[in-house]
Amino acid sequence: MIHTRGLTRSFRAQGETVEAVRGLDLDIEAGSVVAFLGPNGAGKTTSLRMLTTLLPPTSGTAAVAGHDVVTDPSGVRHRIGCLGQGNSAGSNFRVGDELITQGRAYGLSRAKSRARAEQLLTALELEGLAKRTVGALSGGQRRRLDIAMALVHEPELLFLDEPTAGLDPHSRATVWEHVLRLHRELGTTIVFTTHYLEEADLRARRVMVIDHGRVIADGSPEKLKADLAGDRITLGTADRADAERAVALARALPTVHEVTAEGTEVRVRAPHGDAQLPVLLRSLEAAGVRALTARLARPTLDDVFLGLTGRTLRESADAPAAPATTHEGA
Ligand SMILES: Nc1ncnc2c1ncn2[C@@H]1O[C@H](COP(=O)(O)OP(=O)(O)OP(=O)(O)O)[C@@H](O)[C@H]1O
Repeated sequence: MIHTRGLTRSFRAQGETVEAVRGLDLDIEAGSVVAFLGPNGAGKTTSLRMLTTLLPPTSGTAAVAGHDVVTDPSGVRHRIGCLGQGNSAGSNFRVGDELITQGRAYGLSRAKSRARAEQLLTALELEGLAKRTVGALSGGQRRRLDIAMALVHEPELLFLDEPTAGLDPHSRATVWEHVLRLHRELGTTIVFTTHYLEEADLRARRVMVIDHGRVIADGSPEKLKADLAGDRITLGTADRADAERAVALARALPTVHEVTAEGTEVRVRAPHGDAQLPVLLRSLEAAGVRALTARLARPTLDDVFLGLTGRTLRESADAPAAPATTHEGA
């Protein structure tokens, strides 16, 4: 569905060249749900803008839904839907009229535009709001209208740039419910950008971690976490001496790594921590070192990012704080 080779984009800004995207090689299959995850300025939006023909590449090639973004941009545009950051319908128009106008812009007949508008209002649970002006919608309703607008021409591929930015947890969940239903029922391929870790983790089947214009990791959230981060084991010991002995014992085990102690607490990182924890506890017991507490935590995509870059996504650059409600909100 998407194939790029060496896709690059640079900008000239204040006498300097900013390499926003550096040699992107992508192969995304039809029916995927893919997240571009990275901190502010990583190059996510620039990548999406090239794939959606809004921005010409500096070099490289990109074929989207079978059409070249440079030589056949209109072929691409007719097959994709696109939700940009903050773009929206005009605020003085009525919701239903906006959708009908959008259908007409895509060349649908008046009758077909009307029917499609009704269908989308129902699908995105906006039916009671058809006569309301766009400016009177809540943030979540407006985002759903944006999605409906992007779907008027029944695209096979939907690009969403920060689809839930600025929404409250409930609205974020509702937006995702609708997007993923489309994916399930129509097989629409979804490509979205986010800097919400939980959103990428929960919603995408494939996450491409982008940093400084390059893809630095690519895989399912589970695989990225298992391969690049590992589980975290935290042991509480009675005193510092026990903690130091526990550190030495943990370091002697073949599959654990990143063993550190802070006061009486010992932290260990290990793939398959659920299997490693009993091994570690037995080794401590055999040496007469008592663990008072033991905690196992699954890694997050932030641990993946930290492992790859030495920075956390949460702290990185000026990335906004992750929402307080994690799972419901993502
Ligand atoms: N029109 C432009 N002119 C100059 N520099 C630009 C332009 N657009 C983007 N950039 C720069 O390119 C880099 C990548 O920006 P981009 O918007 O793609 O990042 P992003 O990962 O989408 O970030 P965010 O999460 O903040 O949207 C940044 O350094 C940005 O300042």
